[in-house]
Amino acid sequence: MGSEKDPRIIVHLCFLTVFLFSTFLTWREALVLKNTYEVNQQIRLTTVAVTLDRQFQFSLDALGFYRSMLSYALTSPIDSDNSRQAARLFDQQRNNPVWRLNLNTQRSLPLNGLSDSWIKHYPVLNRDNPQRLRDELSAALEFSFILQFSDPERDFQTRTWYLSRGGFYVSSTPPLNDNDVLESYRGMIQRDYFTFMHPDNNPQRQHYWTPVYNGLLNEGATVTVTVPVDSGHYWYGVLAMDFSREAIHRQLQRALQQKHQGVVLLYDHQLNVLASSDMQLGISGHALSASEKQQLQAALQQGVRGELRFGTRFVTWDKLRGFNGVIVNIQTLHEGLKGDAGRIVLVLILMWLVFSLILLGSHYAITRLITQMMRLQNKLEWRANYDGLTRLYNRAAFFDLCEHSAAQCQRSGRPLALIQMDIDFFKSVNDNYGHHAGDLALSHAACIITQSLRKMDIAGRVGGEEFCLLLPETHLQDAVAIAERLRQKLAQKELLVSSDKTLKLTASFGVASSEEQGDYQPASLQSLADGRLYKAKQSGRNRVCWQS
Ligand SMILES: Nc1nc2c(ncn2[C@@H]2O[C@H](COP(=O)(O)OP(=O)(O)OP(=O)(O)O)[C@@H](O)[C@H]2O)c(=O)[nH]1
Repeated sequence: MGSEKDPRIIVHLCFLTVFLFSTFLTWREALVLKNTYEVNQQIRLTTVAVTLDRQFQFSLDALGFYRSMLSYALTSPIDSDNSRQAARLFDQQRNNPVWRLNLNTQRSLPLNGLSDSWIKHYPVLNRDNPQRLRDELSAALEFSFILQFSDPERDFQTRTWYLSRGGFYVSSTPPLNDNDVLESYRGMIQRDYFTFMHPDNNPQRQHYWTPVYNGLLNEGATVTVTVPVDSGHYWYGVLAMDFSREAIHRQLQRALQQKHQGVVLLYDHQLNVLASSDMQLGISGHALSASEKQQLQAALQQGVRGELRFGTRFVTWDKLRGFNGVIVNIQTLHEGLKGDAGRIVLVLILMWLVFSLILLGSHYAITRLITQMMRLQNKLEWRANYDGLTRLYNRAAFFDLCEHSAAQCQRSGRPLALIQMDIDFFKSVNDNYGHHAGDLALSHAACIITQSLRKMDIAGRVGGEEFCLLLPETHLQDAVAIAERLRQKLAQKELLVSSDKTLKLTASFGVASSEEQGDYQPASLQSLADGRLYKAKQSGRNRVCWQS
């Protein structure tokens, strides 16, 4: 009859705790793996970046060497037969629209130039100082002598060239014809890699990397690095190196010897693709969208390497030092999961799923078992307290509850009444209509009692055909009136005991109250009421008796 806590709540809590704990552990483990994966990705990319960087650095070192060599030759010109011959040849040809200067005595590359009248159209070009021009021609020929040793098969750079403001240039890949000379020179002096080298634009005399552009004479995607050549505070021209996309791509593939996941791309500083491990994807530009590039650009301002997340794609990036660009690795979730860390995460999630399913199954089985046990317990409890036939309290439960209620009335000084009721000639009901009819009669009487009760009243079956009602806060006369109403209700109603038989029941009542003797004991009141019931029986039954 007590209201204990549902034991299933504890079970739910225990299972929830285990589930949350296992989820937390799995999540922690996955987090550690994720961090390991990210660090590994970064390390791998840095390795590629360092390899590629080294190649660019070799070229930049060579460029630095050529620049020093040219500056030195310009500062300390050699007055040799060769230089005199070069000056003579130049003077002979300088008015030709296109000229080429090549000394037979020297295994050098040709100087390719344009006429005096042509260069007059470009204020940045200058042939005004004859001595300076002679010294520069001599230095350029010396440079060309060294330049002829460059090997396009072996070198990373595809071409090295010197572009003079004196209206000529020399290149490791000499022009094929006069038109080439004109087109190349005119194109080169208009490019930013040349104009930026003007002391006004580049007072620090730094080197400059172009973004990817389409090389002159349909040479395809190229990047160029240039340095100014100065001597005696005079800007002579620029020294440059071209790198073709194919050459950079080859180097990237070499650097990627290690098995890599995802796409690795080399971007210039404007985030144009220079090379890609997947040329199809990389060059078509689908690797990163415009907004993703914006995010990458913002990240590049913050540091030299890092990582980004674009939806389900994980991106690591590393700025190159020898080249003004960034190397990027883009990995999809699918590719990530195919890696070592990804596979472990999958196994981990699978284990967590299996564990959770087992947990769910166990939870279901245990709660089911507890529910069944609770049902059984409730049944037993009910049986221990109630009468199965009338569904009223049995004798023991009735008196237990009465004790409690009587004590309350006594404490509050309110009256307590008790009605003892016994069905008249019940034996004859059994005898005449059978036990089943007797049972029906008992249920019928119990039903009438239940309908007449207030919430605080207690009714019980205390004997075979005997009922007892405890009425708290009720005066004797009120209890008598209640008993009278019960008597009349029972006597009026006909009970159908079989398809063709009905019977009318009557009952006798004995009523007692605490007001009479100031005794609140339910047993005493019942004994008093029982005596009055006996009196009612004696005096003809079907009546209520409240006096001894
Ligand atoms: N059908 C049925 N009969 C019961 C049950 N419990 C007790 N009885 C019967 O009730 C009858 C009680 O009879 P008695 O005590 O002689 O009294 P009575 O016939 O009602 O006569 P008065 O009380 O003097 O009016 C007995 O025959 C019991 O067998 C029950 O649960 N079901």
